[in-house]
Amino acid sequence: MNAFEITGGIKLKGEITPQGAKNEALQILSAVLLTEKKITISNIPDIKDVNKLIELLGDLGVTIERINKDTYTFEAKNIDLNFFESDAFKSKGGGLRGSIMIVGPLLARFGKAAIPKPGGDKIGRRRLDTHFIGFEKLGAKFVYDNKKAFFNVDATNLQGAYILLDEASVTGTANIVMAAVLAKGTTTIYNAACEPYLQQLCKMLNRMGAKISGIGSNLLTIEGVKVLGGTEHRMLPDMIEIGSFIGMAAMTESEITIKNVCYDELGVIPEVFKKLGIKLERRGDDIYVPSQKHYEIETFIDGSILTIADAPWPGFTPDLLSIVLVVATQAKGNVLIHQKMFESRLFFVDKLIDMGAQIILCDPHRATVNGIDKKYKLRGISMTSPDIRAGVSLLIAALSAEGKSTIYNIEQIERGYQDIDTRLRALGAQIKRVNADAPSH
Ligand SMILES: CC(=O)N[C@H]1[C@@H](OP(=O)(O)OP(=O)(O)OC[C@H]2O[C@@H](n3ccc(=O)[nH]c3=O)[C@H](O)[C@@H]2O)O[C@H](CO)[C@@H](O)[C@@H]1O
Ligand SMILES: C=C(OP(=O)(O)O)C(=O)O
Repeated sequence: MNAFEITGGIKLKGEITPQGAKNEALQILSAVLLTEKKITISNIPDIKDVNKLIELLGDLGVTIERINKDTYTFEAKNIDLNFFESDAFKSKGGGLRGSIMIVGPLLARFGKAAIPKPGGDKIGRRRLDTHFIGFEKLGAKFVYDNKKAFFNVDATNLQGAYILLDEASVTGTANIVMAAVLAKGTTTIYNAACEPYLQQLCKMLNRMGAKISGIGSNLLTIEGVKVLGGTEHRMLPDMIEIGSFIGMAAMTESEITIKNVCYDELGVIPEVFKKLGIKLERRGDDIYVPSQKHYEIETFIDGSILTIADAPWPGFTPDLLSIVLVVATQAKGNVLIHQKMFESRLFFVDKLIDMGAQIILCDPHRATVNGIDKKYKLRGISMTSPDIRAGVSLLIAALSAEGKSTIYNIEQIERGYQDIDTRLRALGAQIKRVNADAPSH
């Protein structure tokens, strides 16, 4: 297993370009199964989760060609549905969260699909009801084999329907949209998630010949079509990486320009960092973060303590709350971090407390951060990365801390951040990859 050794307290400087969006990539790659025609996808991030899904598509029979570092073509002409029965499918399909999104397209095109219970971060309960209730509404039948932790779904003829989602699930909406585009008649999805990932997916499907309206809203109308064709698609820059870099710049007092961010697609993300007092400027399509020693958290208008909470889009994404939390530890002022969606995503604060941060974990969903205004630096420690975003938050804490830190289990970080050590070294960070397992206690 690999670990990062970081010598902290060094100011970084320079330009960094965000990778393509991980969560968009997982949707877009699944959508190649909807057509036998060629699809060209660019700005694909070279990260573990995405590479696992590409490998899974190859195992299913998709012809894949790598054109250059971030561009591939896919042709799903000869799909091998027997692969569902193999042990390889059981282990690979369960290896990431995003694999669940092959179900909708396979169901739409071949009338059947299967998937082992998908993986992803252990950040609380991650139910899939929205996905399967949606498929049922379209006329599919599903069986969950509890012993094998395996879902089987069948439908000879999907029929458009009105579907009111029980929650605005991101991957659930994507899955149902991909099933509905080839269903007979009209499907209406209300309480749909509308993250940029989904907007991108729907735009790509329309370019393939689908008829989806309401893109960007929580009411999608889909007129089923008989067949979809090929297209080209380019992934947006990863908004979670962009937010992570803003936080990193503030914590390490660094002057950083984040290049080509597609600013108009970032929603409230820049505003939330500004509420922490962080200065940042839009320069063309870049974000410039000046070196800043102090930043002060705003209060609400009535003077009460600011709350930063997650919500489905256009609310603030839960995937950036851990970053906001770590950045607040060095701000002036207090903030309540309220992670409404996931109940186990804030437990990593015990590591920040070990580093000297002042945080009270009120309950599994809420943490109060007492920002110390850089009165002292966090101190480097050894720690294990529990999930992808906590992992990057700990990395940011380590870069700002005094002394040496070791982060174990960096596979978690590398699920979603491409060549992160190399890219940070280019900004001047002292970060080394070593072969080491977390010590057992
Ligand atoms: C591969 C992928 O794309 N993963 C993302 C996707 O996961 P994923 O699609 O798995 O997440 P969901 O949107 O289904 O739900 C996330 C969690 O929030 C809860 N929930 C959801 C909607 C809602 O209105 N109320 C509510 O409480 C769900 O019960 C669940 O616990 O979306 C999450 C929420 O943005 C992100 O954290 C993940 O990075
Ligand atoms: C939770 C995340 O990913 P996944 O849904 O793949 O576990 C994330 O990207 O922050």
